[in-house]
Amino acid sequence: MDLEKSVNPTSTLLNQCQPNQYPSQPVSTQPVPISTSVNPTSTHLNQCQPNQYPSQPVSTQPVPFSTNDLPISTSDRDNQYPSQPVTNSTSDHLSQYQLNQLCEVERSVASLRADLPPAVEELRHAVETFRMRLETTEHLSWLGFYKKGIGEPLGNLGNSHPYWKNVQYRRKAEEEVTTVCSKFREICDGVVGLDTQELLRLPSFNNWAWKDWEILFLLQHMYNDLGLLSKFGIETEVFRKFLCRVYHCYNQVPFHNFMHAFCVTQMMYGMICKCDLQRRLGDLDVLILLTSCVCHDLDHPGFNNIYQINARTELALRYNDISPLENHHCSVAFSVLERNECNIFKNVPAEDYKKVREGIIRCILATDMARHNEILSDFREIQEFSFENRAHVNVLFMVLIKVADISNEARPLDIAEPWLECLMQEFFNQSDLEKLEGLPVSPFMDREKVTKPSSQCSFIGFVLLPLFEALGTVLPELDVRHFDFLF
Ligand SMILES: Nc1nc2c(ncn2[C@@H]2O[C@H](COP(=O)(O)O)[C@@H](O)[C@H]2O)c(=O)[nH]1
Ligand SMILES: [Zn+2]
Repeated sequence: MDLEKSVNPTSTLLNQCQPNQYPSQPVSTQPVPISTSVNPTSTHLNQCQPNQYPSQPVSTQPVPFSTNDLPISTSDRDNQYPSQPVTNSTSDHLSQYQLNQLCEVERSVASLRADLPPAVEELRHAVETFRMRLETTEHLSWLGFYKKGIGEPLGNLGNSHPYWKNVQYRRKAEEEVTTVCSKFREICDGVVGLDTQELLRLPSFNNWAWKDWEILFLLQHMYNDLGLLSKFGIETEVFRKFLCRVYHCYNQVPFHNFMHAFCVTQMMYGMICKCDLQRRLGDLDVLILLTSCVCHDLDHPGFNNIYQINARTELALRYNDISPLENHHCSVAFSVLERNECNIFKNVPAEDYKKVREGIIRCILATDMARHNEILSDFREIQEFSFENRAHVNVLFMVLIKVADISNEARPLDIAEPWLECLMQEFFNQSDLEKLEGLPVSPFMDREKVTKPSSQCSFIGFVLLPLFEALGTVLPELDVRHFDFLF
């Protein structure tokens, strides 16, 4: 991220933090760097499709495999974003007589509209604005109106509950998972190309250029590259089944999807490599960190904890309003690992497994942003950090996964910007539903109130930078002032 770009410390947008989301006070008094991508007049906040990636990935990267091992045809790539269907022009369908009539009607409508009383004009404008906001049927489907039968619901609450209690968020269709996993199977014995191996260690890695089965392959590479499969007796087949199951358990939501989990893991992998964490922490800790990232948002429904609690969802009831989502992600992770065929830890000695489980739970639970201040303060309170001190390392783990989790803005703009679109889309989906249900609406999610600049000024200034700076004191290799290595 270019952290030195346009700074506007007098911005009035900086104080929009919400309780439970971002800290209410700036943790740092430094000037607030803002990415130059922010454009107050931007009208494209809503363009991200709910279950797809942005439509213009910039694929400038080399292909991932050595040339002997190119399983993906160019046509596959080209077909990902089909172009618009070509329709015939209106005049092909209408006779000249019909066209004349249509023009006549248009003219009379235009003249009628010119005479509209102001109140009616105002009403018309309101209707038009509302129509625009409704966007697409795809979007409407988010509000719980889409057809049933796409995957299993989270829990069976019965018909007596209002419809929103039964909202089935978008689980992946079985066929899609099968297709992606079999394509992964076709390439998984290959080797990741050297250029890609290098890129994979950098925050400038462009996730948008890769398909899901390639992403699975890249995840496999990271574990292999760190020697985790051989060091912990993880059978290749078990590992692949684990990855496919994880893929299956991420939902088709705009932001908290499988690609997000990959990006978080990739950022963690980059930090592990850059800071030589494998030597400083050990293999087991690296296994914990990487696996926590892979699993940290499993089965995320696309509606945050505030929603879960206010809507009294099954998750909130199950976890007594205490980090319901993070508890759920963690629980799903260990349910996946409970399946013998997916249990990548089955050859890990019991004593180490205990550490793995504790470590993963600690890391995943730390991603609840409501705990941001608590974790940051704990980290700052450490006087002289020591890798020998387990209490210190435990806090470091939480900070590391948090940094990886919120690090989109530390990536180049063409990668970060689409992520912001996705996040905003998820926020808007939630606030729309909250309005429908008569629940409190978080202003930072409200399409009527939030803008990209307001959101990012607060987030980068109050949340991201203070966290990155704190981590930089213990791992100077990551200090933002030395970020030139990144790009
Ligand atoms: N306004 C922004 N909020 C962001 C951004 N990146 C992350 N976030 C918020 O943090 C949490 C991260 O936790 P997760 O485990 O849920 O992924 C996320 O939900 C957002 O609320 C950002 O760039 N801008
Ligand atoms: Zn996350």
